[in-house]
Amino acid sequence: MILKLDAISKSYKDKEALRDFSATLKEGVYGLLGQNGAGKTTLINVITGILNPDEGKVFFNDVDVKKMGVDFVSKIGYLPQFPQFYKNFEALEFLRYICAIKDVPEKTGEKRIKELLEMVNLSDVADKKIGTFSGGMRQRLGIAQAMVNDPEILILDEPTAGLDPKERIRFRNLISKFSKDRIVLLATHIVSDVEYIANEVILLQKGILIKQDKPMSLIDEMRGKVWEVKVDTANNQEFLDKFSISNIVFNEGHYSIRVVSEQKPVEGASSISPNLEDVFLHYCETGDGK
Ligand SMILES: Nc1ncnc2c1ncn2[C@@H]1O[C@H](COP(=O)(O)OP(=O)(O)OP(=O)(O)O)[C@@H](O)[C@H]1O
Repeated sequence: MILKLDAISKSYKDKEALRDFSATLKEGVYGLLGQNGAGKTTLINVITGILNPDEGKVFFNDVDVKKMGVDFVSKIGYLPQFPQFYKNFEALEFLRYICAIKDVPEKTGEKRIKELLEMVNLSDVADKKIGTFSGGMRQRLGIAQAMVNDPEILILDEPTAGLDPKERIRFRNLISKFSKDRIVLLATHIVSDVEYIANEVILLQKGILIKQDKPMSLIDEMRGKVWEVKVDTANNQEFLDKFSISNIVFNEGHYSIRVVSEQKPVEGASSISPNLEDVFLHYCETGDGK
């Protein structure tokens, strides 16, 4: 299974959201990482056919998806960034409705709905109206509806918005299991969402593909570029402004500042092991797309 994004460009009037974006996705989990405005949602909208690109094409197994039409759409499961629900629907009713829209046979659908409600921990509230759900519960229902047709390609835009830490772990496990023999694309600006589950990370900055690689390879490239600096006060604005800071921790009377820098930032800084957060900061920190 191959999803090929070939030289995609898209602008909104004079705002360029994607420029000559190319990537090839095979079975596995892909983390699409970029800051707010980097172009993640635009890319997803192009893949799902919601938006037409100005340039470029999307191919599934070497066939132009525009030529596949509904055949391609039926292979996709999609959670938008801001999913809308009918508040008067009960969760179960809503999932049945999505099954009907997606042409899932009734028997298959009922089985799938039951499994998914279990997986997203909503079985107990299946007969409750969505209007009474918390943000996290709605998000989990959104994840379930995206998977109801057992899609070959699952695309989730900011999937963990509103989920508590326990639910995030549950979500990761669900995706890890689901991704076998499927393409899963997770768009987020939260690095920890994809750190442990992505086979590959796609870094997007201002509509341009910066990197596509395995998380470990990206982390390895950062060796020697991440430093720990201990200072008595973190109010050293000049220092904070001058360097890319990935974390500040107060510990035993001093601040430990995690700095991403090609060179040793100050005398006394010690080199430490990089992580994916550092990678993101290094490549994407100025990527607000504005
Ligand atoms: N309908 C639109 N009209 C004009 N500009 C738009 C439109 N949609 C998006 N943009 C702009 O295009 C750029 C990319 O936006 P996009 O929503 O794809 O980014 P994103 O990475 O998904 O951001 P976020 O994480 O905030 O959702 C941004 O600068 C955004 O302001």
